[in-house]
Amino acid sequence: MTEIQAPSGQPFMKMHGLGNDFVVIDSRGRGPDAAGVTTPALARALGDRNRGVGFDQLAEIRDAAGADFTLDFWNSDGSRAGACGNATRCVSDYVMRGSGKAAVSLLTQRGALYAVRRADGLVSVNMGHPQRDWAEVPLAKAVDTLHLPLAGDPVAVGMGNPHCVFFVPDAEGVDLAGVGPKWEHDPLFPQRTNVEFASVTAPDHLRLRVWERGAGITLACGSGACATAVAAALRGLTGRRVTIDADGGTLEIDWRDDGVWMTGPVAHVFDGVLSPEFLAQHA
Ligand SMILES: N[C@@H](CCC[C@H](N)C(=O)O)C(=O)O
Repeated sequence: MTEIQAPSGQPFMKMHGLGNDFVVIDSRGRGPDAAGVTTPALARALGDRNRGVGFDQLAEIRDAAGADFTLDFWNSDGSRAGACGNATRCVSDYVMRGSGKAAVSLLTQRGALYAVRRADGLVSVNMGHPQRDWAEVPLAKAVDTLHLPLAGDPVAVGMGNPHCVFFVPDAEGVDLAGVGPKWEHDPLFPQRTNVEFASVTAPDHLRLRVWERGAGITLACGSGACATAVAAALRGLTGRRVTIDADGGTLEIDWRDDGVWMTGPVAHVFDGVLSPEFLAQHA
C-alpha cells in the first residue's frame, strides 16, 4: 500500500528571554546570499496571538559570510527591527548548543555582534556601542539627544534601533498603553521609537517598563535595557554597570569600552511546524 505524504510546512521554534517572546525560523543551509522566508504579511499573521502563533518579535536565522550566522528581526505588526537583544541571546544560545561552541559571532542590520554563555548558564551579548548622535538614532532634526525637546525631558539613544528613555519617579505607575503609542509616533522619530520608562532605585539598579515600537507593551526589551542603562549613566544617575528589573525578570547591563553587554536568562519553549495552508494564505 502506498503511504500518502502530507505536504511539509515550515518548522519554527518558540523562545523567550524574560517573557519577551519570539518565533524563530532557522533558514540556514541555503547560503549567505539566499533571501529569508519571512515577509511582512507572514510576520503580521504569525504575530497574531489568536490566529497565528503570537510573539513580540520574529527572528530568522540565515547563513553568514564571515560570522556564525545572520539574524533578521520583525515586529508583530510586520515591521523590521534593526536590533533585538533578547532574541539575540536566545538564538545565540540555540546556535551554541547546536555547534558545541561557547561563543558565537553574528551579523545583524546594525553590524557584527558577539555572544557568549557564562558559567552560570546566563547568556551575554555585546550589543555594540550606543548611537548618541541625533542622525544615528535617528531623529528628525539636530537636537541634544541627552535632553530632547519633549515633555518629560527624555533621552534618545540608538542601539541599532531607536529608544526614547524617560526617567520617572515611579515606573510602576505609568499608564504604558495610554502614553506609549503617542511617543512611539512622535514626529521627532521619523522611524517611530521604542519607549522606556525607568525609575532609579539605587545607584546600580533601575526599574524599567517598556512600550515597544511595532509590538506594544512587552515584559522586557533587551535593547531598551541597554539604552536605558546608557541614558542613566550619561545623566549621572547611575554607574555604567547596572541591574535592571523589567516586568518579566532581570537583566545585567555593563557599558564597557568595547560596547554595551547585556546578560540574562533564555528559554526554548517548544518547536512547531507552520501548515502549508497557513503559509499559502500569508505569503
Ligand atoms: N524586544 C527587543 C527589541 C525589539 C525591536 C523593537 N521593537 C524595535 O522595533 O526596534 C529587544 O529585546 O531588544
